[in-house]
Amino acid sequence: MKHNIEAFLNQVKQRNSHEPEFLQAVEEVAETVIPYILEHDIYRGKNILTRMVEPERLISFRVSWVDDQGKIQVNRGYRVQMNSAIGPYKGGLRFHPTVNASILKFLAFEQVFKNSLTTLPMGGGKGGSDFDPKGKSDNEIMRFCHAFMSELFRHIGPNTDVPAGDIGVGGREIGFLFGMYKKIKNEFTGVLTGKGMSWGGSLIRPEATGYGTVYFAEKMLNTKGDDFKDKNVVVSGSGNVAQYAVEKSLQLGAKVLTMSDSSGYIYDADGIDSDKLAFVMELKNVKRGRIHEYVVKYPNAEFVEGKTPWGVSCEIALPCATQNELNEADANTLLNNGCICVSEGANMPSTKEAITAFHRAKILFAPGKASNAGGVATSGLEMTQNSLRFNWTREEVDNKLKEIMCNIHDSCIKYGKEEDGYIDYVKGANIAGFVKVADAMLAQGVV
Ligand SMILES: NC(=O)C1=CN([C@@H]2O[C@H](COP(=O)(O)OP(=O)(O)OC[C@H]3O[C@@H](n4cnc5c(N)ncnc54)[C@H](O)[C@@H]3O)[C@@H](O)[C@H]2O)C=CC1
Ligand SMILES: O=C(O)CCC(=O)C(=O)O
Repeated sequence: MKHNIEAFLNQVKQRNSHEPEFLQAVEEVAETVIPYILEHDIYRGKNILTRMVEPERLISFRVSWVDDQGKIQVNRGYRVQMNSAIGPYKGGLRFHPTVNASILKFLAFEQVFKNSLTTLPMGGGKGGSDFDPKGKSDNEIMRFCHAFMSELFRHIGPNTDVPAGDIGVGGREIGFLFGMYKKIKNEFTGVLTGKGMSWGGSLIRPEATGYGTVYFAEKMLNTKGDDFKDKNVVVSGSGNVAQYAVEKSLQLGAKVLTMSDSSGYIYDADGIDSDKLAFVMELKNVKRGRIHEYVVKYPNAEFVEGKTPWGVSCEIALPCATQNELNEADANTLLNNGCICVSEGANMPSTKEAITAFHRAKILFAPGKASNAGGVATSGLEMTQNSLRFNWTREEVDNKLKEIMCNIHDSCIKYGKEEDGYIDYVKGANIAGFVKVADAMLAQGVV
C-alpha cells in the first residue's frame, strides 16, 4: 500500500516538480484515496487518480490594461479546467500577486472533490491572475476586469465553465466581469455566480461560505453533544468568508476574539460583537482599509503586527484567510490551549503537519473541501435559479445550504468513521468526493 502511494506521488512530483501547493493537495488526497482504490475492484487498474491530477485544460493568457497614470500594465491570467465528469467546470477566480499555476492547480484539484461533495452537478475549475487589487482605484479594477474577461470569455459559458469569486474577487469584480461578458457575447446568462441581487444573483451567496463553515463545525460539535454556545472562537482573515463566519458564530451564541489580515491580527478580549463586525465590514468592503484600524475605533482591543491569531486561547478555531496559514507549531499551541474543534473556511489553511497534530489529538477537524463547500453549493443554487428564471427567498436558500452541509457531514461519517469511533473528516471527504467523480469517469470511458 505504502509503495503504491509513493510510486504514484513520485510520478506526480516528476511531472509537477515546481508546484509545491499542488503536490501538497494531491498528497493529502492520495494517502486516503489510494488505499480505497486498492480495496475496490471497480477502481483498480484504471489509472483514475492519475487522470484526475492532470487538468483537462490549463489556459494561460496575457492581460494588458492601462493604469490611472496612463501606463500600460501586463498581468498573467489563468483558468484551470480540472475535471468536468459530473458537470460544467465550477470554481472561483483569485486576484492576488502570489497567484501562479501551482496555487490554481491545487485550488482546482480541491474544487473537484468539494463540488462532488455538494451532490450538485458541478465539475471543478479555478482561475485568476497575479494582479494585485490592493491600492487600485475602482476605475483600475474595472479596466483590469474588462481586459481579463476580453480573453476569458471564449473559454467559459453557462454550460461549460462558470467562474465565481475567491480572494480579491468579490461583488464589485463579478459585476465588471459580467458586464464585459454580456457585451462581447450579447447574451444574459448565468455565466458567473456571486452576481448582484438585481441581475441574477442569489440571496445568501455572500454569506454562504462563512455560514456553511460554522454550520459544519456545529454538526461536528453535535456529535459530542456540544455546540457553539458560550464558546471562545478565534477567526483568521477579515474578508468575505471570515466576516460571515463571525456573523454566524455570534448568532449561535459564541464569543469571537480575533480577526486578521496579511498585516497581523486584532485581539478583542471583550468579543467582536455585531456592531464591531459591521465596522469591519465597512472597513474591508467599502473603505478597503487595514485591520489595525479596528484598534483606533475600539482602543480596548490590541493589534498584533505580523502574526497569526493561533496563540489566542479558544475552543473553536476557524482559519478563513489563506493556504498554509496554520502550521504544526500553531496546531500544538491551539491544542495546548484547549481547542476542541477546527473548521477550515479557507482552502488548505492547515499544513500537513498541523493536520497530523489535530488527528493525533483526536479533536474535531474539518478540511476546507468539506467545511467551506457551502459557498460553491450556493453558487450551484444560483445556477439553478438562473436556469429556472426564478428566485428563492433568503430562508429557502439558507435551508438548502444547511441541508447540504448536513449531507456533507453525513458523507464524511460514512467514509471516515474509524473503528474506535473517531471521525477522520479528511479521509471521509476525500473518499466521498472521489467516488462520485470516479464513477462518472468510468461510465464515460477514457476521454
Ligand atoms: N469566497 C468564497 O466563497 C470562498 C472562499 N474560500 C477560501 O476562503 C479564503 C478567503 O477567501 P475570501 O474571504 O473569499 O477572500 P477575501 O479576498 O474576501 O479575503 C481574503 C482574506 O484573507 C486575508 N489574507 C490574504 N492573504 C493573506 C496572508 N498572506 N496572510 C494573512 N491573511 C491573508 C485577507 O487580508 C482577507 O482578510 C481563501 O482561502 C479562499 O480560497 C473557500 C470557499 C469559497
Ligand atoms: O462559488 C464558486 O463557484 C467558487 C467558490 C470557490 O472558489 C471555492 O469553493 O473555493
